[in-house]
Amino acid sequence: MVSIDIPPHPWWKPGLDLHRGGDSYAHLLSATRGLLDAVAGVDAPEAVLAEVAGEVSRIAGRLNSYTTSDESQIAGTRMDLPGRGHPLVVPYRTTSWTSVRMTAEVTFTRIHLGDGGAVHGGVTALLFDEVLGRFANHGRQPARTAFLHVNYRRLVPLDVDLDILTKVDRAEGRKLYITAELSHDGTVLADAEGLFVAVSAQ
Ligand SMILES: CCCCCCCC/C=C\CCCCCCCC(=O)SCCNC(=O)CCNC(=O)[C@H](O)C(C)(C)COP(=O)(O)OP(=O)(O)OC[C@H]1O[C@@H](n2cnc3c(N)ncnc32)[C@H](O)[C@@H]1OP(=O)(O)O
Repeated sequence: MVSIDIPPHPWWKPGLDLHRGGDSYAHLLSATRGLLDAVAGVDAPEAVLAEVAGEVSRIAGRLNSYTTSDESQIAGTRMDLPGRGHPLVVPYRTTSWTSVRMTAEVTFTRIHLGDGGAVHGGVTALLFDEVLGRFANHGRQPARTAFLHVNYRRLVPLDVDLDILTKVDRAEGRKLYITAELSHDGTVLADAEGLFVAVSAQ
């Protein structure tokens, strides 16, 4: 992954170590995403499913004994990893960042499949809220999504590298309007406009 100097998020604790968990957390995240893809695509005998369910429950129980506060969790703060290192966030990879323009790449996988071989529309909206929301916050005052308008222009494929372009459109007082496009080989598959309203720091 390209190393990019991303400005801090306003809700991070000062001095937060953004590499907590090191390579081991990166491997755990990658293995977890692999597990989700495997579950999403599985059709196995019940005995196999029962055995695997037991193993997964045992592993979850082991991690649960280390559950921490949301301010101290690793997930969401590993900017060096796809999707900020959060297992639920679509694993986009930031490729460039200025205060008004951000580019990223994303490859959807089996867990993101809706039907008809295409990505679920809610997952596309999740991706847009994430990239717009992140861009609305890092290096700025904290802000929340007031609205998110998504245009679904083409089916979004799995297992293909796609491009994301995010831009600040305009600022009006506390309101920041941000747009984004998801494209493949120059063809726009979906685009979005979001309004983000700055809020007081908590
Ligand atoms: C160690 C840490 C570990 C944690 C990991 C952290 C890692 C961090 C890294 C990266 C983070 C990136 C993550 C992405 C996050 C994505 C962002 C989200 O999903 S946020 C959640 C979804 N959104 C909500 O839940 C908002 C709920 N709504 C509200 O809170 C309020 O409604 C809010 C703040 C949006 C506005 O409320 P008001 O009271 O502050 O302001 P009012 O006066 O209502 O509006 C201000 C202006 O905005 C307009 N406005 C508000 N809502 C509007 C709307 N829906 N449509 C049009 N205009 C609207 C109004 O008309 C007004 O405009 P006029 O100033 O008069 O010109």
